[in-house]
Amino acid sequence: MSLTSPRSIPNILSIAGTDPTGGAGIQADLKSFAAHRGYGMCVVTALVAQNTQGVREIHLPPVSFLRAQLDAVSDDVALDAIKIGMLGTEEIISTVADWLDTLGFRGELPEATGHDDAGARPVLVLDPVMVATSGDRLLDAAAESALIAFLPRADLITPNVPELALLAGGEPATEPAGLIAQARAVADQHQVVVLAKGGHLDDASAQESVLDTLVYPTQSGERAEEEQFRSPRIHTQNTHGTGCSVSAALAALAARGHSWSTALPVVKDWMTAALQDSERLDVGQGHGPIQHFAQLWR
Ligand SMILES: Nc1ncnc2c1ncn2[C@@H]1O[C@H](COP(=O)(O)OP(=O)(O)O)[C@@H](O)[C@H]1O
Ligand SMILES: Cc1ncc(COP(=O)(O)O)c(N)n1
Repeated sequence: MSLTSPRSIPNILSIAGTDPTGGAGIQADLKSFAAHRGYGMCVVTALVAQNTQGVREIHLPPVSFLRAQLDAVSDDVALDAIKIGMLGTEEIISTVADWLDTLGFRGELPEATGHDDAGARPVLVLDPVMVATSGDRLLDAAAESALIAFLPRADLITPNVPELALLAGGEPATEPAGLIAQARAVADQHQVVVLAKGGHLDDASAQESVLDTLVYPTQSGERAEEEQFRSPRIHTQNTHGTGCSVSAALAALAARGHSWSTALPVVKDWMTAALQDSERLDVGQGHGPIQHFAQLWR
């Protein structure tokens, strides 16, 4: 997958909720875009009163205002990539879906591995945010089926272990084989590339390393394709916003012409450094943020 005419600095939009402590959501996405040499923009879906310890309150601006923000960006700026995070409610999901359709996205895509047929429409990465690291819900239970119906619009989805279980309709996986089987089911059913993130796995194989697997949807007559990427597990509490940051980084690298397969090792090396260097930050008393600029400030 590549854009037809990549700008030297790509324009990348995050559509997500906020984290006033700067570690997750929109704030993490913007840092992640910058760390990967993209011009970051953002449209807020939800204002979240949260910190490194948990979520206190969520304020949802009217969806007419969400649409006004989306139109203000797309009426003026050519987008190379979009990263979607917290959507929150069914109403927000359908507002974003309607806006995407004006950009040339359709609910069903004939080709799922890279959309070479889709001309210059932006690459779309969806992080199906449902529950924060703290355990607080960020998506209404009633909106889960709307989120599942939204999946085929994305080029890549990046669920963690509990999110993938919900999308696949099963129990959370406890080892890689179970996780990959669920990702295969979701990829084939919705014809979307799935990055199955293994950060939450706790089996013997997950003690010293973290496994992330790219699972490509099976086209009729084609062999199933999966690619596994391991990186060292960093033993730290500072994992607030890792999922947001990884999906944003992948959107930025895709906008610069990377395939998922070439982007993911770059992103994992960057995440390893960002988790290691998080110890230099002194932000909050719970799950602290990662250090997005570890490599830049070295
Ligand atoms: N302790 C860790 N050490 C190294 N990489 C990690 C660690 N925790 C998470 N990651 C990486 O961060 C990303 C997000 O992981 P995960 O925890 O599975 O999702 P989420 O943050 O959405 O809950 C993945 O690419 C994963 O490999
Ligand atoms: C607004 C917002 N979006 C997403 C997350 C999930 O964060 P994590 O990457 O730690 O699961 C969050 N805590 N807040």
